[in-house]
Amino acid sequence: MADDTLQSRLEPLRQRIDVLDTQILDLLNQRARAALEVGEIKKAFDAAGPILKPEREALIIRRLQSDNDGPIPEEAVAAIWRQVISTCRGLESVLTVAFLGPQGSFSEQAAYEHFGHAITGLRCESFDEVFRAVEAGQADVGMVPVENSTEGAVNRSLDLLLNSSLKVLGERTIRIHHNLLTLTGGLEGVTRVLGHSQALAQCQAWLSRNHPELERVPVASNAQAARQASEDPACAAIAGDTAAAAWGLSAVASGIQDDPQNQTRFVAVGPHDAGPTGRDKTSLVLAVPNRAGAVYDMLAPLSRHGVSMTRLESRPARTGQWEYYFYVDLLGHRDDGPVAQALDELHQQVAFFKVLGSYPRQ
Ligand SMILES: O=C(O)C(=O)C[C@]1(C(=O)O)C=C[C@@H](O)C=C1
Repeated sequence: MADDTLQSRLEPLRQRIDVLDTQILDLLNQRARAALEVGEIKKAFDAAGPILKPEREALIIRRLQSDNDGPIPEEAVAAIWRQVISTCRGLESVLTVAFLGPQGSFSEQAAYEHFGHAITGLRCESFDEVFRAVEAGQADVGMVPVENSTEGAVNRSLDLLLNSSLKVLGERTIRIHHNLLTLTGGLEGVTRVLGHSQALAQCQAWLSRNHPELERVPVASNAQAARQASEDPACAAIAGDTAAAAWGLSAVASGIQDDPQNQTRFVAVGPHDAGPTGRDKTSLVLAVPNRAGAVYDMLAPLSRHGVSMTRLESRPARTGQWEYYFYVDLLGHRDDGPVAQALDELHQQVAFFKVLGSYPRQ
């Protein structure tokens, strides 16, 4: 086909895209105005109540994904609407999200993926500080890792969940891709490698095989490791792509995690959990008396009511008696009939019972 024929076909298509974009913008502004009105009504109803409604956000995205005829992929529908909702929510009131680490941490990535870009990030130096910031009202919600596919539970987060009044209101799993980073992209003069202890553990086989000479130094976060490596040429850092970009580091090697499928699951915590959506999870902590068959008995109400368990984790109760807390994730909302009945029975038979929250499944 001649060039000018191609050109003549392009022009009307681009004009059509321009018209559609104008319509989309107009519709987005109509949506934003409606959200602002919803915000006013919510504030009139309960001035101190939350603007964030995790169940409503999840339902909007799921409905659009199921109505979607393509060619836009489902994942992209979710990503686009997360930003649209985030923008509308931000007009109502900007959500402050606390998370661990200087710029470029995986927690930051999880926070933005979950709540969209129209948030204010509150950077914290520890998971304890994340919880404290939300409890004190300095942040609306916090984002903390709870489990990694290679390393298992993030124990400090589990302990904080046990002792805090905050509720789990959402979950977000992200791929964890670690790089070995330095200022120069080489290892000349580098004697130490810094990283969060979980990251060092997730890359230990690779480090032992390729760079056993580097002293491994755990620091508070990977993003902090990246910051230190950007200041000290004797240090390398283990961190992700966002941290590399944020601190101007180059990769000596990429994808150095021992498990290429390495993933971390984060939870969002806040003063309120989420309402039911029909596709939810509930997280709880239980303790049972230290006797034979107690764990088996503990789980019996779940199977009696047909409730599926997706996770069971134990943590020592630190009584010196070989007693444990059990962290259980199950499918369903605490207000769903079968879950409510199972929880009622569980509550009556265990020594300790705490619902951490119900929230939409990712
Ligand atoms: O429906 C609401 O409560 C809104 O505030 C609107 C909206 C949205 O943009 O759709 C925004 C924030 C909430 O978390 C849920 C939904």
